[in-house]
Amino acid sequence: MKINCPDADIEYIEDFYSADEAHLIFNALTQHLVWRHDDIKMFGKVMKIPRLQAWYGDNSLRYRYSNITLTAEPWTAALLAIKEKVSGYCRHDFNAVLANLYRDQHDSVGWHSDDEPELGAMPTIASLSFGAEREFQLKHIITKEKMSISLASGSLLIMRGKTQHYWQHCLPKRSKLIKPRVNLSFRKICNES
Ligand SMILES: O=C(O)CCC(=O)C(=O)O
Ligand SMILES: [Fe+2]
Repeated sequence: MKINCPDADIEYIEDFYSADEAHLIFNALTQHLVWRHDDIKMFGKVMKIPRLQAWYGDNSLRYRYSNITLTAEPWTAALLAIKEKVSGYCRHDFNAVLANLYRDQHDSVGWHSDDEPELGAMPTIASLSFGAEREFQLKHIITKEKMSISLASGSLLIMRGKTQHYWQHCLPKRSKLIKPRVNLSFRKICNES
């Protein structure tokens, strides 16, 4: 379904994968991806990113994110199969995926837009969720309007068009216990750097 959100093009498919499929994929991804725990520099201080990450894609694509550069690991069979299903639905080609593992309620991602130059002007970002349900928040950068979507296991969230121009998003920390969640966001990197 389309999310009714001004200056944005957001679609949410709750049951892109069945609960059983999502459970199997969650186990495969947590066990087999090459998870890394990088540092970021924030306000002059070096800190651990509050989640684990992995970066996969076509021939060693590099991706700059905050002050770190990730070099893509070669596609696994599981990720390629997911990419094909997502590409087919979105009618869009992706050449890389950023994986996030939120170990519990303390892990998060802060407010940002997926607006790195290598994503191009109007990127299509296809974001899948596996494992625990987490709240995804959106904030309009001019009007400050807020939206939130609870991302179910097996769901697909697609952000297109001008969404990244006008909206930031985040996945906040929570106080109550939350089990692990894996997020895959498929992207198309335009200019190799
Ligand atoms: O985990 C999510 O749903 C969001 C992740 C995200 O926004 C990102 O990696 O850019
Ligand atoms: Fe993002």
